[in-house]
Amino acid sequence: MTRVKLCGLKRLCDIDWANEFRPDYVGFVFAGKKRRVTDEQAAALRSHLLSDIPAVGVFVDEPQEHILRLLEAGTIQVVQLHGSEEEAYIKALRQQTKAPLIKAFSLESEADAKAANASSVTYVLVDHGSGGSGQAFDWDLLRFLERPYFLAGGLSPENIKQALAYRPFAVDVSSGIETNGYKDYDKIKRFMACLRGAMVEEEQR
Ligand SMILES: O=C(O)c1ccccc1NCC(=O)[C@H](O)[C@H](O)COP(=O)(O)O
Repeated sequence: MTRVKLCGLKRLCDIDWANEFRPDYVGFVFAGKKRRVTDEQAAALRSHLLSDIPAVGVFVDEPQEHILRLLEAGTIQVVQLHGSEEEAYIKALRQQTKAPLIKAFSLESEADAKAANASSVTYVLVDHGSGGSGQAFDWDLLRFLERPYFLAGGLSPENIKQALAYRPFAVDVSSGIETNGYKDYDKIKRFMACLRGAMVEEEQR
């Protein structure tokens, strides 16, 4: 069964909606401007979130001490590296935590897929160039991936069925469930309904 991550949650009502629709992961973004949360905001969101939904911290070239502090505090349970973190960075982080590590790769060529295949992280996430842009990439490149992956970038109720046909480990959505920069209850509801409907169809194939 394909997992789902709702990313970029930043208000308590976003967490209420996550608790209602029960995704497999939620994402708190500690980067950029649009969706960035402070450590204090993220801690408050985590304490409002159902205990069995892991919170993924999304970081861009972040000092590791900060990531480790958030893990130790229980604010996040999974780490998503969305910058230009190299293998040495990943290995150093791995030595300090057993938390699952996700590394985002911008998939623009077969060479990018090869780099993703070689990464030592727990999961790779494949996305359009910059995170949270709402843009999809050429999914034909997914055929070069040889490991479970999170599929991100421009997912929406309209294309989620087509996305599932590629059998990703998980799908990751942010922009497609927003209106004017904020998460939208009706869009989350529709996305989850389309996803779960398409999953049933996919399993029956
Ligand atoms: O969401 C951000 O603002 C962000 C900033 C910097 C790095 C990553 C960021 N987001 C990552 C995600 O939200 C997801 O992993 C994914 O890229 C969702 O993309 P989309 O559905 O296209 O918004």
